[in-house]
Amino acid sequence: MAGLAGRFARRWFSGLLGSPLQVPALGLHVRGPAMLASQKDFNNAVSQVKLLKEDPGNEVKLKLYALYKQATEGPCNVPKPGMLDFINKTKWDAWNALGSLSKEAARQNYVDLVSRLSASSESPSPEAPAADRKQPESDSLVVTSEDGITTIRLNRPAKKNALTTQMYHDIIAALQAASKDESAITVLTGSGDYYCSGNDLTNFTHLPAGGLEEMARSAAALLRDFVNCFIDFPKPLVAVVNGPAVGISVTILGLFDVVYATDRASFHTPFSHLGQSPEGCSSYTFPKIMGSSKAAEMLLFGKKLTAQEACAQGLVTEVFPDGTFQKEVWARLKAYSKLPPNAMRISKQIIRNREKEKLHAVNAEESSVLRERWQSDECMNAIASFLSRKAKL
Ligand SMILES: CCCCC/C=C/C(=O)SCCNC(=O)CCNC(=O)[C@H](O)C(C)(C)COP(=O)(O)OP(=O)(O)OC[C@H]1O[C@@H](n2cnc3c(N)ncnc32)[C@H](O)[C@@H]1OP(=O)(O)O
Repeated sequence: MAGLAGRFARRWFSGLLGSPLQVPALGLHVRGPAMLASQKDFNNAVSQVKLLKEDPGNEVKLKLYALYKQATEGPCNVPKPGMLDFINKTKWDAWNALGSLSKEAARQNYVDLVSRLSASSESPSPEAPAADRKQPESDSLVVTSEDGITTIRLNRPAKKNALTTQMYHDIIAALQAASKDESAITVLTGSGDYYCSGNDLTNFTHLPAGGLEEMARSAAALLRDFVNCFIDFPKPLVAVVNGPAVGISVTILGLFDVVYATDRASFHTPFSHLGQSPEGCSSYTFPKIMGSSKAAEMLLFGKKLTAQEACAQGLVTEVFPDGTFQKEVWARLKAYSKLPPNAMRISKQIIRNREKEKLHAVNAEESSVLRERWQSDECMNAIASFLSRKAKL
């Protein structure tokens, strides 16, 4: 019976990667923000699925099927198959679960999912031990693994740990490696007196040959990839906020499982001051965490929160006196890292999985809006002011 069921399931799920996903050109009408995946990106992703070296598993194939249907036909509006039609009912359920997700967001999510699958099927070893870990390209990021904890440390204290383009790439690589290594917990922290002063504003001064438009396009793509890694990170992710935090280092905290902060920390998202708009899924996570009016005060008016305020509003898990911060936090993390790792992973999945599709859609939209913002006069003027030392937060 099990053999029959297995064959049945295999036949059906191989069908998922069959005809509907292999339609090469669908002649869809492309609408929505320019940043979302184009029809061409989508068609490429559809072709790429066929080239995957590893079977992604039935759950993922079902997700691909649902996103494909949503992207090409829109929300599910066909009658629900009968109870005994197991195969079509499961497919229908997966499609229907996407609700009113737009065709454009579904197309983007499909492209993102295929790109993650392609990347992971190309990675050399599923369980890369710490010693084999590819070290970051620059000293601005230090990655270590000890006592069941992988620590990713921002290490540019003279620049308040501002994030360069290379650091975004290195953090993505470090998270990908940490998701497969033997550690139970992953930590992000900073060196020196700051946790992180956000995006390095000089990133905007390195204009590529394609000019401002190309710079904004590639920054938006990098931002989306960066935030996707946090959305998908499978193990407990802890922020050890050792000092003030600004911009993107604050917004992504909504994607962490636990946030410990020194009482010297502050949390500042000055997007309007910079002519920019929220990222890191904060337009969704912050209102959920702290309520819409507190979130608006931070994200629209740039209100800076103290560590105690951030804790009262649910963004921070616990605040520690600066004098004992490191000792207390690391002792606690070492104890947590001894807990059964699979149980922690599975519990995280239960807590986070039902939100993932939504978070990917929010990330795509925020990146798309920022792509436009970065080309605006408001943003250019704010950055020019900072660089000419006229403005500081
Ligand atoms: C591709 C993905 C994009 C994602 C989108 C992300 C958006 C964001 O993160 S928005 C937030 C951007 N961050 C800022 O606007 C902060 C700018 N920095 C400041 O306002 C201040 O530096 C400070 C309040 C963070 C610290 O002030 P202070 O304690 O007085 O220290 P200094 O200003 O003297 O800083 C020392 C040194 O570091 C440089 N620096 C600090 N932060 C940044 C930064 N974000 N970008 C570039 N450079 C930064 C600062 O210029 C000083 O450099 P030197 O003068 O060469 O010593």
